[in-house]
Amino acid sequence: MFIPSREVDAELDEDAELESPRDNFTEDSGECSSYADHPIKVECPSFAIPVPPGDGFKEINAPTITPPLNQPKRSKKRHANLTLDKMMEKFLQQSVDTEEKFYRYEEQRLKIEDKRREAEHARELQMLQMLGQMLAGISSTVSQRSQSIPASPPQRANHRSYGDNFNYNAMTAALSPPIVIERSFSLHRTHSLKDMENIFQLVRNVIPPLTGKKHKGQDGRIGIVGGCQEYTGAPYFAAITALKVGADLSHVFCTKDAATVIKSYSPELIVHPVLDSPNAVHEVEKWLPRLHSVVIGPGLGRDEVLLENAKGIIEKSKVKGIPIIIDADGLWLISQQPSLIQGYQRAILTPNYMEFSRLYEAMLRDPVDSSDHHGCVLRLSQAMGNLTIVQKGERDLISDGEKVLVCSHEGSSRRCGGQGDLLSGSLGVLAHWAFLAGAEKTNGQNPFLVAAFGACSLTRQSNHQAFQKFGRSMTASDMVSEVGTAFNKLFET
Ligand SMILES: NC(=O)C1=CN([C@@H]2O[C@H](COP(=O)(O)OP(=O)(O)OC[C@H]3O[C@@H](n4cnc5c(N)ncnc54)[C@H](OP(=O)(O)O)[C@@H]3O)[C@@H](O)[C@H]2O)[C@@H](O)CC1
Ligand SMILES: Nc1ncnc2c1ncn2[C@@H]1O[C@H](COP(=O)(O)OP(=O)(O)OP(=O)(O)O)[C@@H](O)[C@H]1O
Repeated sequence: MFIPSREVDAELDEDAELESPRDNFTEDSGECSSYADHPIKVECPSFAIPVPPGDGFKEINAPTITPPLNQPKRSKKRHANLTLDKMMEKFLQQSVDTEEKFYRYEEQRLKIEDKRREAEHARELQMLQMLGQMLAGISSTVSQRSQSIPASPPQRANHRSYGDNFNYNAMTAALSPPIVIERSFSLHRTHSLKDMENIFQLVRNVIPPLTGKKHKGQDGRIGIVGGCQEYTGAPYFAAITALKVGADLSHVFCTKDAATVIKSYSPELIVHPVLDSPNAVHEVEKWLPRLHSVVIGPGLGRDEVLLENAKGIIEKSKVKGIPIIIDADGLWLISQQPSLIQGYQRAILTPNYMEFSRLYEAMLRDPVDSSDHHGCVLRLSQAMGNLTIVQKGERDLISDGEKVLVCSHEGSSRRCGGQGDLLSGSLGVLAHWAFLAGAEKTNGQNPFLVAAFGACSLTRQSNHQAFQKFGRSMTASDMVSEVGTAFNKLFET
């Protein structure tokens, strides 16, 4: 698929590290980035190149001939011409020789350079194969362990655990292999179209194929926790978007009075009126083994009881190792109690600017530095224990505390409410797919970063398409109608 450069913009900030052109070549999916990334090195040959006739004439070492004194003028002139011709000829010959020498030298240099590149490429391939074998070995060890080891809560504060390529619903998070992938992203400060296309390709890699062999539910069962008397639209937007992206089933866990309203928007949604019931956590927990990811917060509101129930659901989901997306009022809860999610690397937080500022101040005890957005998102992710943060805005900044990925895919200038709900719903699905696919399919990159980039691009593309049709009257529902075609345009080509 060809995506015009003005439409897509992605970069990874390597935390002030300057990468050499060699890094670019070796780490970025084995492909060279743009020519502009590789300045041409000018090397001089070790011998002198003669200067053309004129200034450098004397340096040619031509024989000096003294003409006899009594010769007629005419013949003297002819003789002088003859000498000059010979000297010219000699000079030209020398020139040709030197030029040939120069090209021979250059040819040799290029051959050596080619060999060096080939060797480097071969090394890379070998390393990739080894990595593939390691991952295959790990997942087979894990499946063997799953039959014998009982479940226990996750302990992985210092480990990257997104590389698990297995059915995490059938197992607990504790069984995940502690895969440590350093410098997982290798895209560059200066980013070429190829880099951007690479990220889109990684998103495509994690999308499960549509086949006749699957049963309902296999492509995703997503839970949305939110929806109260005031806010019924937000959980609906998130849940319906999850379905439109490709999840098979979408559950909404909301308050009793929101349930009928949400249900009436769409017969496709499964709605549980449990969130304000006395045993809300237990009611949701019953469903957790059947859910692939949960989105906590759209339309949750700030009622103390509901926030307390959301807290209980987060804790239960963590124990089961389920990817958790936290948005809207879920982020309010986290800014009050960051330890609730801190260090759980299967969580993705999706703050808008306001929510980001609240979280940042709660965690870093400093106001956001508006001159360093990249640094802020990186620091917040680190402070939260390297979970994935998506700071939404004119450009979405995505970080796992190691890298910052920027999505500035073209959207529109229309900022109606509900767009963030589309993002969190789509992220619910993509996070599940990317996590299931594992680091193998994401080329060793953090699957949650890849999922977040996919969801941001998709939301912005849906916004763009809807705005083309409706302009200022565009609403979140119009965006929902565009999700399918936007998805096809970005990922199904
Ligand atoms: N149809 C529905 O049911 C919908 C329901 N929704 C649900 O509503 C609930 C509350 O969500 P929320 O975003 O309004 O609450 P919160 O974060 O307290 O913001 C409060 C104030 O912060 C500011 N502000 C906000 N964004 C900003 C920004 N980017 N940059 C700068 N400032 C920004 C702004 O302040 P103001 O401009 O008014 O001064 C705003 O008024 C939540 O559950 C959500 O899911 C929505 O999903 C929409 C569709
Ligand atoms: N200025 C902007 N230009 C382009 N896209 C934007 C801009 N601001 C936000 N977006 C996009 O809109 C989507 C939602 O972001 P937004 O900041 O509206 O979230 P939110 O406030 O949480 O939404 P909600 O109304 O659902 O609560 C994101 O995908 C983001 O990329």
